[in-house]
Amino acid sequence: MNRVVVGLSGGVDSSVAAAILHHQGYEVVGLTLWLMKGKGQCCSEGMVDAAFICEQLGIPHHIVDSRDVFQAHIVDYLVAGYSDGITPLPCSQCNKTVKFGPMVKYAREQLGIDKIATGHYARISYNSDLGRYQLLRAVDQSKDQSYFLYDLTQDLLAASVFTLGEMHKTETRKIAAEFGLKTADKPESMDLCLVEANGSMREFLDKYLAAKKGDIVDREGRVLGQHDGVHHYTIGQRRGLGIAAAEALYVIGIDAVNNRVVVGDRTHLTQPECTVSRVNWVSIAPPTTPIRAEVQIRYRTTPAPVTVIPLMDGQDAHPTRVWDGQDAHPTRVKLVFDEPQLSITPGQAAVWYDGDILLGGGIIERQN
Ligand SMILES: Nc1ncnc2c1ncn2[C@@H]1O[C@H](COP(=O)(O)OP(=O)(O)OP(=O)(O)O)[C@@H](O)[C@H]1O
Repeated sequence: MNRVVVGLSGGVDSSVAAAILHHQGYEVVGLTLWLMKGKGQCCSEGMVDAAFICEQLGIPHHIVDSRDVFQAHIVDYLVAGYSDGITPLPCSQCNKTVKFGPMVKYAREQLGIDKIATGHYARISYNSDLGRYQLLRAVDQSKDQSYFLYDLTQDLLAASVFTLGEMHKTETRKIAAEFGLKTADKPESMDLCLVEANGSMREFLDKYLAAKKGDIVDREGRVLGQHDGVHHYTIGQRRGLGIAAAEALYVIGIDAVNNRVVVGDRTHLTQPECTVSRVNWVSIAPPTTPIRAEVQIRYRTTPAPVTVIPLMDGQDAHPTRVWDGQDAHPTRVKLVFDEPQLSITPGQAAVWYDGDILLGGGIIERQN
């Protein structure tokens, strides 16, 4: 019988993935990574729901205490990033380093199973002409999570199954109800897990970073107000600046070295180019010449036409935080947008596609 490990968060999607595979005759083992304390998925509450699903399906349930890994690779990374004045996106790092990597390792080494399944909305297909696993958007475009999966390696994609990639969320809920799963009506997670567990990103960061007053300045360096720590700001932010001005002001830059937040009007928020580092080429081999694509510089944006220009190592050098030291020579690209893009935010992911095919992605290093 085919065996598969299903990553169970305690939510409806992974419950349904497990139920479908079980129903199809797979020998399913549930695996939950315990990532943090607090309420919500990946916390004790999620583990209990995951255990309940395994009990319902009559399958074994393994729990792996991964709180140290999560702390080191996600919490510390986020805190360091915010204190450096960037706005890190933890989810793609979490998928690769905390979830898929360790789950595949556990499945192979502890259980002798070579496939893992998750409840992600995305698709994987093998392209024999290219000799590569390709990552595609989900059929349900409104739930598509491929953006957060751009950093998965070929080895991880080869080992992974996205059971829900061809389904719409409405079908998932229907199947959950038909199977009578406890999680059938569980609400969607609306925010970052850390935000859900801590109330807000501000509350989370305030546990780690002390207030540090500094100046809010305009592009010419004129002091317009005061801030209480650069980690409370992100590019494009308009609220909470506490500055009375005739025109609306937005955060257009964060200068952590000098403890300054730079503000400007909306016209200063758009940029024609940016540099991206720690690039992972997914569905095609790394190109050596520019390619055309459509890019998302954040999760929920309309893909924008772009030219992706590969940068050789050392070219256009600029210091950047390489968060886990795994990439000795991070690959970098320059993105030249057909139309200038709004609020390009260092630390967030830029992910580029050809239609439904995710070509590659990386971390925005800086606006050019
Ligand atoms: N702590 C965890 N342990 C094991 N697998 C997990 C864990 N968290 C998430 N996953 C897997 O990753 C998938 C996507 O997780 P995500 O956090 O995006 O939640 P989601 O899309 O709301 O899914 P779900 O409804 O299953 O919680 C889950 O469906 C699950 O298979």
